[in-house]
Amino acid sequence: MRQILWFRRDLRVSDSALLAYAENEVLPIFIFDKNILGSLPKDDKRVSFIYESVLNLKKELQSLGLDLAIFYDEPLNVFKNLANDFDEVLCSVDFDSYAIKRDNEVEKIIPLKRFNDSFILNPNEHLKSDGTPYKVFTPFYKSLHLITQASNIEEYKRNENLKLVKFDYEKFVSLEELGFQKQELPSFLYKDAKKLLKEFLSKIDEYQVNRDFFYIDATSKLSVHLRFGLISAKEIFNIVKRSNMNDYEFFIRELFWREFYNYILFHFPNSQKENFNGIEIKWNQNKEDFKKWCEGKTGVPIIDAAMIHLNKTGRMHNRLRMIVASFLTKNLFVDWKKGEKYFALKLLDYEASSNIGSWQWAASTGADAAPYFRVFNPYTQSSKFDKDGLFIKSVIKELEEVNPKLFHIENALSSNLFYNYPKAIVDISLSRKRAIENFKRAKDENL
Ligand SMILES: Cc1cc2nc3c(=O)[nH]c(=O)nc-3n(C[C@H](O)[C@H](O)[C@H](O)COP(=O)(O)OP(=O)(O)OC[C@H]3O[C@@H](n4cnc5c(N)ncnc54)[C@H](O)[C@@H]3O)c2cc1C
Repeated sequence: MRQILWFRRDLRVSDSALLAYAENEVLPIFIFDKNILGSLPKDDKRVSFIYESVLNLKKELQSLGLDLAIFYDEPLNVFKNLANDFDEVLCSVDFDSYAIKRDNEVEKIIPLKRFNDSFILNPNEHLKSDGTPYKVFTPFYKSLHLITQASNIEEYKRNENLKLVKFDYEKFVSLEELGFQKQELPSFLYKDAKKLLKEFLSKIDEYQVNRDFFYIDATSKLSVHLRFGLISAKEIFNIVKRSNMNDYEFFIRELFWREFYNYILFHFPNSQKENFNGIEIKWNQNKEDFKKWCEGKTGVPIIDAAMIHLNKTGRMHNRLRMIVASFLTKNLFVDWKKGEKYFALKLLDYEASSNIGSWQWAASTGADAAPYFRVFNPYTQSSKFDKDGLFIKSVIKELEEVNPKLFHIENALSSNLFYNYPKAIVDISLSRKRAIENFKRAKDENL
């Protein structure tokens, strides 16, 4: 049996389905997919991160007596060339719409075995007693208590008897040859995922209390590592459970929000393009409003700081994501799909299922979404979670000397002659009212 082990978003050797199910002679490969890379800007930070991670994976495989062949091509071309010499391809299942289409086409060339390796749950399972999928998080989570309350979830064990197929493993493609410039990444991304988790464990007891304060480093920062499979969700679960910390329940629950959104997208693939709850909304089509939101020029300090920070670093704290998403969909009344697309372009941890699910949540159109009358007031949010303006000042240097109280009062900065800050592009109270009326009408029409 000669198998190709196609690493994609599972760039690790521990808890690896591919290394567990491989049987005998193997060719481990990674493909820099021309179809995906072609549409990304040259300075995409994620490509720098993936590139480094692939080189690390190669080293890890070499230390096990294996190796990694790296291709820069369209997957179909790669498999057309390899198909005659191999029996099958093993890979981890990917629920992205592009990935589903790509894998179906590859399957016409060579048998493809997919394993559930990127998520804890197989979304095909865990249905309600009537056989339909859950749509609300809490009952879904409760139904999983045998898993969530377990002290360990079994990990994949590596087959240690694999033989490496002879191949040109030395062929090297540089980041520049892929068409990208090396980007500086946030320092935590250079850390090993397990080290990052170890650091987080020392503060997991305060996670529930501190996780909303975006100037505190209180969360795990594991989403990017999880996205590209440098650590599996199962491994995180097991390490957390093995730790001697008391207060991990809330964190485990968050890990299962990732599972929930993957489950929702799997069962309701149309939610990628349509409002999950079926309501029809006549969104504001004003391009200028959306542009100002993207650029961080709305005149609302917390929104501007969050968006400028995203544009510069590819990162945004969860609470800030909720605030800017509420502002875009409720106050500016712009379609969540535009925000979702923009985040997809910018976020280092972009994950289609979590991003789509969370945007639909914020826009009150999704599964288990925020009620439509819940509209975050960005000024209240910044006074609550960034009282001293530490985050805002760290991003917008021109505001360093400003009395932080001014950040939390509508238009206080623009009406102050000392500061050259734009007036807010929207009135918070009026826009809130408009959103609630429009959502109510859309809901009534859908009844
Ligand atoms: C509008 C919006 C868009 C989002 N887009 C993404 C996205 O593209 N990719 C992404 O991974 N997360 C997304 N999230 C969820 C969340 O913001 C990030 O997972 C979190 O900020 C990552 O930081 P962390 O790893 O320190 O999280 P922690 O707080 O340490 O949580 C641990 C892990 O649990 C998972 N998790 C936590 N909260 C959520 C959540 N609300 N939904 C789904 N999973 C969660 C993540 O995998 C995270 O790494 C989005 C949230 C919002 C409101």
